Amino acid sequence: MFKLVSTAPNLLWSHATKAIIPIGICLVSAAYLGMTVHNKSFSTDKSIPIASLRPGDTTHDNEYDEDQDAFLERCQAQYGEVFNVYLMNKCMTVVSGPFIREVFMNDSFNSMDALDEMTGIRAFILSMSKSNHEVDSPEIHGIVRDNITPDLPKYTASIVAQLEMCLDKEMAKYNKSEDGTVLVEKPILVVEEMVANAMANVFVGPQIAKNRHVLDSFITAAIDFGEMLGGGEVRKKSFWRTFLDNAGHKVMSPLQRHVKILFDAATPVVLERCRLEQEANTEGQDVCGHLVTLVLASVHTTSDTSTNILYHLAAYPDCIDRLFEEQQEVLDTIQEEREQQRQARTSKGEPIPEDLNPQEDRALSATAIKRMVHMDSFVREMFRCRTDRLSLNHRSRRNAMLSNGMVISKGSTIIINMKSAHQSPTQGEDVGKFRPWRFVGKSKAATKAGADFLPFGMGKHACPGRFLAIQQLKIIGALAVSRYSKIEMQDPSKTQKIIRGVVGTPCLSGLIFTCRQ
Ligand code: HEM
Repeated sequence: MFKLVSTAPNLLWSHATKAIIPIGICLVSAAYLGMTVHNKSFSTDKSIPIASLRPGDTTHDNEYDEDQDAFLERCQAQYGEVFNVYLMNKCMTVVSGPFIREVFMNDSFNSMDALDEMTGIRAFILSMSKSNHEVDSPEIHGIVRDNITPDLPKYTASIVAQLEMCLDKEMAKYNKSEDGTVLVEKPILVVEEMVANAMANVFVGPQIAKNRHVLDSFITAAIDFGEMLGGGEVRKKSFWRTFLDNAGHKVMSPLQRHVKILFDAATPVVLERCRLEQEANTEGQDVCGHLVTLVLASVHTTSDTSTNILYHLAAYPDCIDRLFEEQQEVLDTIQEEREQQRQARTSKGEPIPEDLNPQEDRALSATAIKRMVHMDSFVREMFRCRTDRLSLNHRSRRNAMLSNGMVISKGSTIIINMKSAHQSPTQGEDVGKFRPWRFVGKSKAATKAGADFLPFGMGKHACPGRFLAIQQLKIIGALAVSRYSKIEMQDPSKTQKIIRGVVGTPCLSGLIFTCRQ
């Protein structure tokens, strides 16, 4: 069915919080009032403690935003692993440590329900598909799992070629100064172009990926989507705003424009491939709908994280040399191995097959990328340090009990304490610090999702695109260290803010690249 794929090689405050707190009850303290109103939506289990509010605060948002780590440390010390907070216009139960796994492994808790409640995302996704309106459709997950991930080694050469070609083309637009440095004020623009091209080649094949409208659609779909969902306010949208937006999305989805662009570009190709006009018209539209959903899940997340790799290379300059050395060592070894294979064939009088072409000896092959264990550790450590401290909300579809006996009642929301997962003592020493080689020599690949590594979720809904994403991140890192001997922040005062910023943080500094001689 998914022919196009299978044939192709932070945040503003919502003022609603204030609005829903009844005006005029000024005899009651704001803190007490806050908790009384919010309690209505907490899980009905009264044994779950509610985190206290600071004097003068009506929600936990201020305390959380000021210092996420300190807030969570205080709550965990006072209340243990499971406690209630009022954050982002929601009453939520924070689940930490050993109980995190129970949330991901229990079908009673659903992350899509929670995301939909906050953003109305489901109405968007359903509006893009003509035929399949199943709420829990596993179709898109299956498309990535069955059509992309198993064939990743086959796509690698074309992904590397696209990333390399776009990096050179985009960097050539900037002036090189006499000392060999290049200032790029918005590195995300370079990376977006690279990732969109690489993703388009995988998702729709080289023919359609050449279409500029399609590429622009890949880059802007996530921006359109974010803006429609309320821009930077997504996380803190009020109940009424979400309700009205959801109603609007059902009748009018701006993402239809992206479906149409893809449909127009893809139809001739689909027709040629299917030789059935009827099939192209019905299935083709749905394929494009699925594609836009995939684009939303993949391009911005991967571009943003890839850009952050460049920022991390600037923040930890010694890593560039080690990563470059590793790359040379890996390529030297592969070159030697291939030479030995050629000699063995020659000595037996056998022909040298095309895939042992000496010109490909130093290519960034899937094998070479897999062997770059320092790059893999660097990427995993960046994810470990960078995630929002509370994230991955789940909504409870029925009353569900955790192993400590606490009941998360139907309709209530859980939020995962990522700090407790990513900074637990099991992560090794200096858990609060970026230690790039933390995972070298351990069986902890960057693609390995689990209760100790949650940027891609875990369990049956864990991101199926993480294998493609990590491969692209490692290739972009490898290309950066092979082309540039130094990457510096244009504004070093922003370093900590940038590397700690979560996905979607605006660009706070340019980068200065020093080309290798
Ligand atoms: C750095 C890049 C990426 C990050 C950080 C990321 C993160 C995530 C997260 C946190 C989830 C939710 C998991 C859960 O609910 O437990 C998810 C789901 C998903 N992602 Fe990714 N993702 C990335 C790239 C991609 C790519 C490249 C693709 C496609 C090729 C993709 C496709 C999907 C799909 C289809 C789902 C829905 C899975 C389901 O509900 O069963 N993602 N991703």
